[in-house]
Amino acid sequence: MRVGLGVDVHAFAAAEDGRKLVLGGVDIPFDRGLLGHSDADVLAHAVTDALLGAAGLEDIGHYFPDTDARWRDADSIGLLREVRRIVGGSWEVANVDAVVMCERPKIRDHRDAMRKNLAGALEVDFSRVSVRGTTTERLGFTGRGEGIAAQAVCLLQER
Ligand SMILES: Nc1ccn([C@@H]2O[C@H](COP(=O)(O)O)[C@@H](O)[C@H]2O)c(=O)n1
Ligand SMILES: C[C@@]1(CO)OP(=O)(O)OP(=O)(O)OC[C@H]1O
Repeated sequence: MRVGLGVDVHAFAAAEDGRKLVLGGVDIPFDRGLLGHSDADVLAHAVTDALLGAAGLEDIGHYFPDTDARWRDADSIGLLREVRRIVGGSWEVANVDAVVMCERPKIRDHRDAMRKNLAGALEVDFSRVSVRGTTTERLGFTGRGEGIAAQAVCLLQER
């Protein structure tokens, strides 16, 4: 068995930038999206780095550099699916647990849709993926509504 940890942070764009807010592959109705070269799906990125860490591979920026136009506005669930392929079939995802930190939006309204998207990319049953939201009690950059942070752990077991 091997465990990996992924952490990611993205800043909110200005409302007039018209960026969509995408978390765990879910388009969330919200007044602002996150800044990024890709779709800035901070949750998918944390899960991707947790999977890569568990597998002892390079990080997300190695496989999908933000200097490469191919990844502009990329669907990060698609990138996670690609990383699952890179990790290979000798490793099975035992479980993933992820936390999204923001005051708003409420994650619990969307968590099952996020779990479904993440589990699909990871080729595991929905029950193996957990997602939760928490505020930081208005403290720090997440508390001020400047951005969203996500952390994830991934456990891999040999088939
Ligand atoms: N972005 C968020 C923040 C919180 N939640 C839900 O609210 C509960 C209480 O959060 P606290 O930070 O006040 O402890 C939390 O357990 C979540 O159920 C959320 O969904 N999305
Ligand atoms: C997937 C990538 C591709 O540019 O997305 P970004 O939106 O740049 O997000 P970040 O989490 O800063 O780095 C990961 C990148 O590899």
